[in-house]
Amino acid sequence: MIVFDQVQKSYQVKGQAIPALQPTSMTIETGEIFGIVGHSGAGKSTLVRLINLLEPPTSGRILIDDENITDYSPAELRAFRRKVGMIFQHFNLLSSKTVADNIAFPMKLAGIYSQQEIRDRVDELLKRVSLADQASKYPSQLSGGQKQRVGIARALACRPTILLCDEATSALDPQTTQSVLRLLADINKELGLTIVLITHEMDVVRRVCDRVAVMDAGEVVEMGKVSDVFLHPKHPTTRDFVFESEHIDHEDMQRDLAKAKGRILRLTFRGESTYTPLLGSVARESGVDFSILSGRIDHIKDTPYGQLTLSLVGGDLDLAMNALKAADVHVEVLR
Ligand SMILES: Nc1ncnc2c1ncn2[C@@H]1O[C@H](COP(=O)(O)OP(=O)(O)OP(=O)(O)O)[C@@H](O)[C@H]1O
Repeated sequence: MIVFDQVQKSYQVKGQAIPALQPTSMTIETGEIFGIVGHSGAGKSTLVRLINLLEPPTSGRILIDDENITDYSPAELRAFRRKVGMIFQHFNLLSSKTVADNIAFPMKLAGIYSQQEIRDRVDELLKRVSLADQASKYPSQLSGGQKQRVGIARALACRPTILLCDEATSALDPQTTQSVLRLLADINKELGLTIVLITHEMDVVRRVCDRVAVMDAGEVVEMGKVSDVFLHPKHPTTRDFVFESEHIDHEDMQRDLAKAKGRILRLTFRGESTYTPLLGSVARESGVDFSILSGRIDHIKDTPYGQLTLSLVGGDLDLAMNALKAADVHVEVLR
């Protein structure tokens, strides 16, 4: 478990304090995939670099598994950092070393593993990231997705309990992003590893994260389960991220809604209710006529969800709304 207790960070530049993280308290649970989403300069990298103390906090405490890492001696800090793996947007591989040597590098650096242990671990990791046939290639001979797989294998070499991912898929095309995210999700499940994933794309959060913190100007402005934050965003920054990921133009949407007749509702279906044929029976029972203004069915991690924006005319609206709520549909009145 990672606990931030009133952690604040300012950088000193030419004698001036540049605030990067406002006092922040939060908990990242062991074994979860925790997303941190925010625009450029929001403070995401700062927050993640505090977790492995690449940056010391200006004030506040950081506890990992109940130990205050801000109190660690240099030797304790070195041992702790082996337990925290990191992957980067531009992979940061050593171009003069082969794939196998890149993966072996942190183990050699640690100086506590035998040659045999290193060889066995590298073989195991090469298989885990599906690169067993690329061991003697150099980074320049690999695709972006393959490079990131090497980055992941290298980050796992010393068997960390925490994996930090700094925009790990931002340089990859959508299909490669999907396969790297799937690999991270599998590793999380198999190894019970805690993953903290920084991104500026809500879609990445939707695909793999359990919980998310949304950052804006050095502040966590919204935090919660991805299903809650994604389907019912409260803060304007969160809403912008969700609209962007759904390719919704807010002004176009408002114009379309203005043209629609009657009441406008947004219905959110989660899990099994996504597939329940509900609207027809509610329309028949309540006498309300529906017209669909927009709709989407997708997944949040492994759970299906659907969102429909409807205009409703005539009939017994209260009866219709109650029937929808009774079927576990979240009903939001937009107008
Ligand atoms: N080493 C540093 N020295 C001075 N200021 C810094 C340093 N690192 C970051 N900052 C400042 O702190 C603020 C937060 O930066 P940070 O890199 O954490 O944001 P970010 O959300 O990760 O942005 P990006 O997505 O562009 O990396 C910014 O105003 C940035 O200019």
